Amino acid sequence: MHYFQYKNGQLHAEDIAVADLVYEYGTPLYIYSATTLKRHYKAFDSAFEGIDHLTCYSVKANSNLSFLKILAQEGAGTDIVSGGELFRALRAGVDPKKIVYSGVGKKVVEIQEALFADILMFNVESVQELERINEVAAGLDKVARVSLRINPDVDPKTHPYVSTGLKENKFGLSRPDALKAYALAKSLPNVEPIGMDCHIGSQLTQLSPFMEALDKLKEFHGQLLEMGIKIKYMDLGGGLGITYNEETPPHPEELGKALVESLKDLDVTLILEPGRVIAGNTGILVTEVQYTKTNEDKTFVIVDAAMNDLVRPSLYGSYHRIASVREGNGEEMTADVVGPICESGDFLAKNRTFPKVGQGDLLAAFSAGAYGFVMSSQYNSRARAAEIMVEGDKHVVVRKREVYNDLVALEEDGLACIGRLKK
Ligand SMILES: Cc1ncc(COP(=O)(O)O)c(C=O)c1O
Ligand SMILES: N[C@@H](CCCC[NH3+])C(=O)O
Repeated sequence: MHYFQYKNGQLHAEDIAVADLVYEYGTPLYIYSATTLKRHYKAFDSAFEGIDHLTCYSVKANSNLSFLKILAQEGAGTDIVSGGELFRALRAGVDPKKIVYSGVGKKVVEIQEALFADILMFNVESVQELERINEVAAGLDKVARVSLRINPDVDPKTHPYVSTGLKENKFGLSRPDALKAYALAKSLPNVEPIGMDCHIGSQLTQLSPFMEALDKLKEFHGQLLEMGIKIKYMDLGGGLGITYNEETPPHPEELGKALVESLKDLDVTLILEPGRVIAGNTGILVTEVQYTKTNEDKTFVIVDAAMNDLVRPSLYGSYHRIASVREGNGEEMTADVVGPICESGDFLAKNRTFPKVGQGDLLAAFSAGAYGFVMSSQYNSRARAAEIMVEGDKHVVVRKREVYNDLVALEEDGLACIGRLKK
């Protein structure tokens, strides 16, 4: 079931015509469907009903407060990777006891903030990080709950930039190093090892890498038991892919069934950190055609959304379905859809065939709910897009469009004078 559909020849977001939202709020415009978000969360979470589990939505996929608030109300926890994401999760009402904190570069202040919030646990990615967390916790007279992130050296068969569980990736600890780190954790007074963690990559379209990683974690779990370490949480990370084009990733139900079956004899709580599979298809990016032109035999559709708004095509060569907001009359065109930024890498689609459009027409890039707005920038001094959340025939602006003032606000003090550093 899709909540972005054509009705009477017009693309709708749930019950609202996309063109009507654009009339009110302009372009480029991110539009999200709240109904889709709730449905995706429930479909994912219920797939693991057969086992004690906690779904920790990965905030990085889409950190809009409205997303986090909806998911918190549905009972979700969150996977965070920065102090900023912790701040957002708490602001949106996420229960700190359902927050796990991943990432290779946690700073002292970020660790302090997470300890003050009393989050469920830190997913620790190095020995130095473990030592730092112990020290910071001691300074605050607290004991930090930790899990060590294991790099299982499993090929997730995805884009190399989003593969995280191969030994050449910066993430986690090799299994031999992780064993030593658990022994160290056990001896440190201000950390308590309560879990084990891994995350092998993103946009996984096959079940086998998940199962391979889980088998390695289970074996490792046995080794920990032999060392007298009994952990309560097994965090398998996120990574389940979605269909952008012709991919056929496993349905959450299929993943759930396989994981529940594999873990049924282990006394652990399973943690999952899904991002894309929940957020990806909740959103579209709508853009207006500014110009069309043909150079020699190549046609360009120049739109007002650019790589600063949706960087995935430029960064990974990713595919996003492009469609006209007004249903076509059968006439088609083949073109590159490009933005106004001064780089040839600034494109939303290459050599794509879609209903013929001209100046002033609207196009939508689909599957833009995850890693869309969150990866946007102000490159070329472009003010960032607004974000709208739709539910049925109602909507709300969940992030206002930036104006030029927003582009300079943080710099204006610097216009005053230059001075010496205060020692
Ligand atoms: C540690 C961690 N957990 C969860 C995720 C979420 O991944 P995805 O959006 O592919 O589900 C990521 C991103 O790959 C991650 O790095
Ligand atoms: N940003 C990536 C996903 C990265 C996942 C984070 N570890 C994407 O757009 O596909």
